[in-house]
Amino acid sequence: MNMNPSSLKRVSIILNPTAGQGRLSNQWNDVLTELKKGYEDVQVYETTAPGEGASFVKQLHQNTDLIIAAGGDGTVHEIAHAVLSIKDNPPAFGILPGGTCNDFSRALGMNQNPVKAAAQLCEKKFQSIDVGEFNGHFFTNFWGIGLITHVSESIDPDTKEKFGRLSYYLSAAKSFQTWEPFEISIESKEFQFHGNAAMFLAVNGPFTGGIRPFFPDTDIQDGMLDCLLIEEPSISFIWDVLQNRLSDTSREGQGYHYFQSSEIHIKTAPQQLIDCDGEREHKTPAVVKCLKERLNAVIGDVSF
Ligand SMILES: Nc1ncnc2c1ncn2[C@@H]1O[C@H](COP(=O)(O)OP(=O)(O)OP(=O)(O)O)[C@@H](O)[C@H]1O
Repeated sequence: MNMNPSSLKRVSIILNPTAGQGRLSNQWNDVLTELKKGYEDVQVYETTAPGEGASFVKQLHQNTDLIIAAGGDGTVHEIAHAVLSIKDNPPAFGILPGGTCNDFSRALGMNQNPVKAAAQLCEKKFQSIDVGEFNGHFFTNFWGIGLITHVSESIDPDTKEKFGRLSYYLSAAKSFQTWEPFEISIESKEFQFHGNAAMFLAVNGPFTGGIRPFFPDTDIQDGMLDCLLIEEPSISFIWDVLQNRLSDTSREGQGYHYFQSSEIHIKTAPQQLIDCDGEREHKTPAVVKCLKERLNAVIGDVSF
């Protein structure tokens, strides 16, 4: 989408002050000073509870040109979902990273230093990017069932506070020892499968838990989700991941399958809890789709 950057004057920042143990608060004055160099009118709305960010978007979207989600991946999911739900003339979307992993801000090339990210937002580089959708709900970064939900559910808040991103890997190691298979049916133009699995992931952005090796080749403008089905988590799978092998050249390995698709129909037995950008509210079955270039976002220029 082409947007005239000079027409962008009114900015609304929706700030989750609790994200990343208040990481953004320490540098907030500098962040605002930086943003005011690029935008005439900068308003800040602080949330006091989950869900309030989405309410702010509903109230203010007609009077703002750009909505910035300031916080971690949960905040980004909530605000992006609310912006994507606006049918007529939605404002543009941007991110000030303030959480632990900030996966989608990395996908957009945003600097992880919030003051430098504010400077990037002032450069007003826009791109229409893909988002995911399932059963009428939007997601920006990933959709998953199986092992991934156990990993995020069993992260201990104290460990997360002390070790940050490392807590995801500690939890993953624990979940790898206790996983349970479920029956899955996958139907798509590119790939079909019926059998037992440990995990299914469909991603838009390349980062999961702050690291890239699962999906090194994803593109947030190709109209495709990158999908990984793990039948059984094996040492050889982990080895392939660590060596960045899940790329164009190696799409099948021992116990896993990798494919790209724009629409995937998924049924499971028993029903599985869905983890979508870290939110866990819905269950299978689901039709997961990629909506090509659906969100007008400010992007940065950092390659991770
Ligand atoms: N003022 C608030 N108090 C408590 N929770 C809030 C508040 N504002 C927003 N939330 C909710 O907090 C949840 C977590 O936010 P977020 O993911 O941004 O932070 P985080 O968990 O610290 O970061 P990360 O996910 O990167 O570790 C979101 O689902 C959001 O809706």
